[in-house]
Amino acid sequence: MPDITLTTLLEHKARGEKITMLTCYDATFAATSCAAGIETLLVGDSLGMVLQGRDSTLPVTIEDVAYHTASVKRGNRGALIVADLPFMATASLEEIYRQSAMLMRAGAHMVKLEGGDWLCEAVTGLAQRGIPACIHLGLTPQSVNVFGGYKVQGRDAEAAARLKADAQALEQAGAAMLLLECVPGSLAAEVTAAAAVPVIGIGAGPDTDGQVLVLHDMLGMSLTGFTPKFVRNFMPEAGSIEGAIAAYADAVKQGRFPAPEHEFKA
Ligand SMILES: Nc1nc(=O)c2c([nH]1)NC[C@@H]1CN(c3ccc(C(=O)N[C@@H](CCC(=O)O)C(=O)O)cc3)CN21
Ligand SMILES: CC(C)C(=O)C(=O)O
Ligand SMILES: [Mg+2]
Repeated sequence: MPDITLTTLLEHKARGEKITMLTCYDATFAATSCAAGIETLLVGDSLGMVLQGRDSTLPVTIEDVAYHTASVKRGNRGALIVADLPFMATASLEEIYRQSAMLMRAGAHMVKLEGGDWLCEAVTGLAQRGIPACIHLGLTPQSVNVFGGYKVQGRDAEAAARLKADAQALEQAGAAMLLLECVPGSLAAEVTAAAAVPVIGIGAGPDTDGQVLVLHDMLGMSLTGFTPKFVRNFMPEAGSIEGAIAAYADAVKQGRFPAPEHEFKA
């Protein structure tokens, strides 16, 4: 078991102590991030974009995520490792179980799935089989072609109500954690207040229980030149990679990141 467990994260939530999460794809960054105070490492399918140079996360395979999860595990020094199920892993319950098992065997402590209340049966089944699940709601990048772009979600009253109902149903089904991406800060605050499980945000304002960013983004590295509004580059003030990651962890813990300019309004 890692030093940071679901129990630690629940204690953080109860105390109002912010949870730090950062994406991670290899052993050296895992060790460096742990030394810099990152509590949860996300082996994100964003690896398709930042490591492989693809224009979406859709081409990423379970073999890709498992390979990077195994690398992160070797460098990990006590963080909780969460790994993304890739595009179409949710094609069936059998696929979800098979691919989740691959990630857990590679060293993940929790798997993350993009979706809504239609994942309730999977979430319950995973928990029964020993696999905690984090559900990614809001802007789910694997659905970029359905959304017609990377757009803020949950802006109108109907979409906000649906997201709140999804969060509640998934928690009821046994979800261990929720992650909200690119939703209005007010909606994220409501979901977080109503949830008993930790809620992590990215582009979801300051009121979630924790924050995540893509590693390359917070180091100021971009393949395309475009950086989403919710990103802050921590390199200029820190001057070193470990310093930048420590500055990010500290800013999250102190509630100094995200700031109002990183937040979307309804
Ligand atoms: N490097 C990287 N960082 C990420 O955060 C990230 C990835 N890659 N790949 C997968 C998804 C894609 N993400 C994105 C990409 C673009 C926007 C974006 O263009 N956001 C607009 C908001 C548009 C609106 O107002 O609806 C912005 O202004 O930031 C957001 C999230 C987040 N994820
Ligand atoms: C941006 C985070 C939440 C993610 O899912 C990823 O890195 O793949
Ligand atoms: Mg992802």
